[in-house]
Amino acid sequence: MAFSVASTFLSLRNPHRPSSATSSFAPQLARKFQVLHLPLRDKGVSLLGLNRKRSVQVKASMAETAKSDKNIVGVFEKEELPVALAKYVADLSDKFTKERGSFTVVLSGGSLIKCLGKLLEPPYADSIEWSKWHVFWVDERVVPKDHEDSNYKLAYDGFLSKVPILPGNVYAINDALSAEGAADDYETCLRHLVKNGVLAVSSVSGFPKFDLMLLGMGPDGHVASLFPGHALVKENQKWVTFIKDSPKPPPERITFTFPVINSSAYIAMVITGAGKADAVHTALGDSKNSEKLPVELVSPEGELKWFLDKGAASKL
Ligand SMILES: O=C(O)[C@H](O)[C@@H](O)[C@H](O)[C@H](O)COP(=O)(O)O
Repeated sequence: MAFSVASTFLSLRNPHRPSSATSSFAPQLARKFQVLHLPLRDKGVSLLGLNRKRSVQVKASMAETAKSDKNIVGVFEKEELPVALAKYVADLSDKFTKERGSFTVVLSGGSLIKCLGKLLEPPYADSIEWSKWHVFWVDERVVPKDHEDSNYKLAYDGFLSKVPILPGNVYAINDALSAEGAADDYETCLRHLVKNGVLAVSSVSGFPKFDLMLLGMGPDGHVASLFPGHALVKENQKWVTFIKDSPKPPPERITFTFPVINSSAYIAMVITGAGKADAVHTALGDSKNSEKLPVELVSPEGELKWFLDKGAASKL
């Protein structure tokens, strides 16, 4: 295989006790939207003490868009979001390792990695079946893996090096290749994993179906390396593509395409900071914009949940 597998062995860090997992959300937001609790047991939703009648309506069809289902798990204090996210990820890890014997998880860059920090602590550090995890990136900067801009390095230093995920199950890009070559190579890797049965395929779209994608969003509404107004947003054939003129540096990146993103079984949009408030408002508010932001095109076959902090939700 040409694709590159991160060759590191991973050990458990000395964990601290988790803080209590109470989520808080702005009351006005609670009234306006369905603020949802973790929905893994029945794939419907349970509501955090709000309007129960409306909660039935929120048992939304799997294909509903973010705008119409507004599946906001909570609007959290900064330190509380990682607690809720850890539970969400751990429950899904449990579900998929039991059901399929593996758990395919897609990471992005940015602050997401820090938000995963609670998974490094009890009870998760010891209870998660890390050896069943297969880790991918929704996008990656085309830089060496030890470069400060590398999403792999960010995840490795902050998360992957601290849990016993098998090195062969960590799918970094081949950083010896050009952007185009690395994208082709990554797609080849995914096709190989589909053949092996590690990676599922959507019976609806024919594209690979990851168990969980953990997505961040930029202040401009970009997700992965799919930027507003860029032609790549419309790519509908390739699984993985490349960009050489990213408006956010570094310019060369590879990225999953929307058909892959939207074939996911579960997507968690993890968005923090007041700088995202406008884009969050566009995506989840009542305004109607003519050209959709990339974040508004996230509409998975499966379940989409929003984890927001107070800053990100401040314009809702
Ligand atoms: O490759 C990138 O440029 C980043 O990975 C980017 O896509 C990031 O995921 C979002 O900008 C959210 O980042 P923050 O959560 O740090 O704001």
